[in-house]
Amino acid sequence: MTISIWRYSHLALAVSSFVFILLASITGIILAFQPISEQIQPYKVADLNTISVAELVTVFKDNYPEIIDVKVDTNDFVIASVFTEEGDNLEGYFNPKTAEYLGEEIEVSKFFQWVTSLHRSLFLKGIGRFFVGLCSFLLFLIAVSGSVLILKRQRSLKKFFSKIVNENFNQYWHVVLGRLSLIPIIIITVTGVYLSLEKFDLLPKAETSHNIDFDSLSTTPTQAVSEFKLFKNTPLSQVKSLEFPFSEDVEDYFILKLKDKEVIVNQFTGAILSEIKSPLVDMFSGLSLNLHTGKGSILWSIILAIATANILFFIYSGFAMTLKRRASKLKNKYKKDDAKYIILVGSENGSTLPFANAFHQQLLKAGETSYISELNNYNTYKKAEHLIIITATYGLGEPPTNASKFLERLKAVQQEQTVSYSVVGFGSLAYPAFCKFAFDVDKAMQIKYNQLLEPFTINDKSVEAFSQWIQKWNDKVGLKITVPKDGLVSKPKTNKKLKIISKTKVSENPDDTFLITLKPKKTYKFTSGDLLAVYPKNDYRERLYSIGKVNGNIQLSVKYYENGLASNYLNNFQINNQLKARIIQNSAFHFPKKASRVVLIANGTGIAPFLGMLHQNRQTETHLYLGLRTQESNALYESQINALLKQHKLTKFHLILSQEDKKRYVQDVLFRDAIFIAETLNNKGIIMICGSLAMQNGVLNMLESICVKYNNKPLSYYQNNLQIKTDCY
Ligand SMILES: Cc1cc2nc3c(=O)[nH]c(=O)nc-3n(C[C@H](O)[C@H](O)[C@H](O)COP(=O)(O)O)c2cc1C
Repeated sequence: MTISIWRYSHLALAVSSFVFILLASITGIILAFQPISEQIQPYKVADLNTISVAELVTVFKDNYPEIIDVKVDTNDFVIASVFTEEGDNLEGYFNPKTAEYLGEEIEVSKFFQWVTSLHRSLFLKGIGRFFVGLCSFLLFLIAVSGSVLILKRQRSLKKFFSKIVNENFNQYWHVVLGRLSLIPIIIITVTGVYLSLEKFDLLPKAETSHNIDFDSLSTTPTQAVSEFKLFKNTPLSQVKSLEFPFSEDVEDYFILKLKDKEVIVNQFTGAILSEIKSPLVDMFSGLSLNLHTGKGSILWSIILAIATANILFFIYSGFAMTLKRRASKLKNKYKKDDAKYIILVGSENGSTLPFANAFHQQLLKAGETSYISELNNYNTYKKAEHLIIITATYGLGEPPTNASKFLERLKAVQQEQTVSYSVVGFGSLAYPAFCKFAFDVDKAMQIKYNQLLEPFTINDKSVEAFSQWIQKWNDKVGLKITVPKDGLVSKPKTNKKLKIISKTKVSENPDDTFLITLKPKKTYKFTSGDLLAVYPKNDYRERLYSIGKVNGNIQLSVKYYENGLASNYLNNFQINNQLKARIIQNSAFHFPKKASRVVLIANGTGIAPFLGMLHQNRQTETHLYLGLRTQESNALYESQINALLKQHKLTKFHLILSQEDKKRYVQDVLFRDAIFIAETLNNKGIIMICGSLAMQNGVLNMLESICVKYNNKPLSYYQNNLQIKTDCY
């Protein structure tokens, strides 16, 4: 079953019952405070586990000539009805140890009575009760369908409670709070349904009546009540009520109601005259009432109040997400067969649609014929020249729901004319399969159509990256499309405060590169290979730097450009200044926890994450190939690298200089060490590449030929095994 069926069910249930659920939740939160208000009264004076029925009866008999009954309520307050020596009837709370009268029984306030009535029946009596019961059941189904959605999102039962990436406030908290309140909500709803069934007499009735042999009743051997075995062995915590004999006639007896049974006891001998187990239905009724209302436990009442308040948040965040998904409707001016540009979108939660739509609108504005649709609607387009596929990735590299059939349709539907295509992947580096579906689409498209541009990836809805892609695309097709930022931009989430603790001078390095070290103000969770996002103008313009974690600090290597927005921004900081930025987890580019050997390949500033990884390295055999321009370029890193070699955190270092004597590039040295590289991959070692895209391409080509020549396998074999990790720009 697809995720959308569950999502539509979840939504349909929520829409159909939301008014009732809203009312029931608000009143439920208020009612959770009723048991709390009772529990804080000072009538619980002793631990009922430590007092026996015999002790209670003895002390009451010593103090009062006549006792009608004694009850223990859900708050563990002892309530009794007695007559005093003066003939006055005393009813209310008593101290079970001393039989001292403590006060009158609390009456539920008019306000709570009113709210209870609204909660139970909406003041509509039977019909209201029916609707409330039905909504309780619907809420149960909403909780179940919600759990299935979380399961689908997390991919397995084992991961049900594992970490959620916080990409969007409503979505994140909907899932996180949903998981936390799942069990209380299931309990609230199941007990709510049970109580409704009970009110409508729909539960099986267990008829119970005692069968006492009155003829054989005897007053001997007489025992003092304090010596009755049952009374001595039963603590008050087990008792619901004890009715005293009406008179001293042997046919009158004690009726002791316990949590699980009712016992008739001879008032003279203590003999058990009859015993009936409480029917399960009654036990469940009591349990349901306590669990549903929180009676008797302040902690459970608070949990119920919080879980019910969460329901209000689910209503809000659920509708907000739905509105967002639906906000960006795809509208067309031209028919599919009349357009030159076809934009196909894959989106699960709707955030990719505004990007695709903005691009579509700008094409129309530029006088071009453009058609936009979902990937699943892929079809023939008679006049199409360019297909633009803009798609998110979900799960472990899977398509969003509206793109799930695309790859199948692509096989079946063939464009008759020649078309070119470009793929833009929207994804998040926080997931290991970054933009994987976009790459899969590109691969499948390559077989049939002409690739105009390499697949372009966009992390975390970066408007800046999208603009860069449009620029590249413009250059290829000869257009001048620009996309207005408003509507696409959300405020940068610069939630990490960092203090600049050291910075080298640009002028001291022949390549205008500087090292900057930032100390986190608090203990933030990050590691080498993660990304630091800085916002030089505090707007949509975002620059990402690969982080090296060195002694708990962030070390970046930055190339300075005279007109470079971010490099100027970082270079202008003084020691002790504070920088606000964002840390993006980049789990696909972390140093392997376990590997037979690691080969790190970098050029220029791409060394930064590797320096951090080497500092963090415990005992993995690690080889570093670093491409720089001149020997002097290495002065920036030399002392750290020497220290790492000395500490055996780095096994071997290869410095490759492109501007000196042999003028070599990294791939040239990889060619020299081909057997070593092939062996590394063959033995399940890992190769990590960081630096310029040009270097990456050169290195990947070299690796491809090494793999084929020495290992008889294509590079893709090792890429699929996740043995090649790249982070290039
Ligand atoms: C449950 C979930 C799973 C995701 N899985 C991946 C993934 O495997 N790879 C990836 O690059 N992005 C992944 N993402 C990130 C989305 O692709 C990214 O946020 C995208 O911009 C969402 O676009 P949409 O709102 O149009 O669906 C995932 C997001 C969520 C919420």
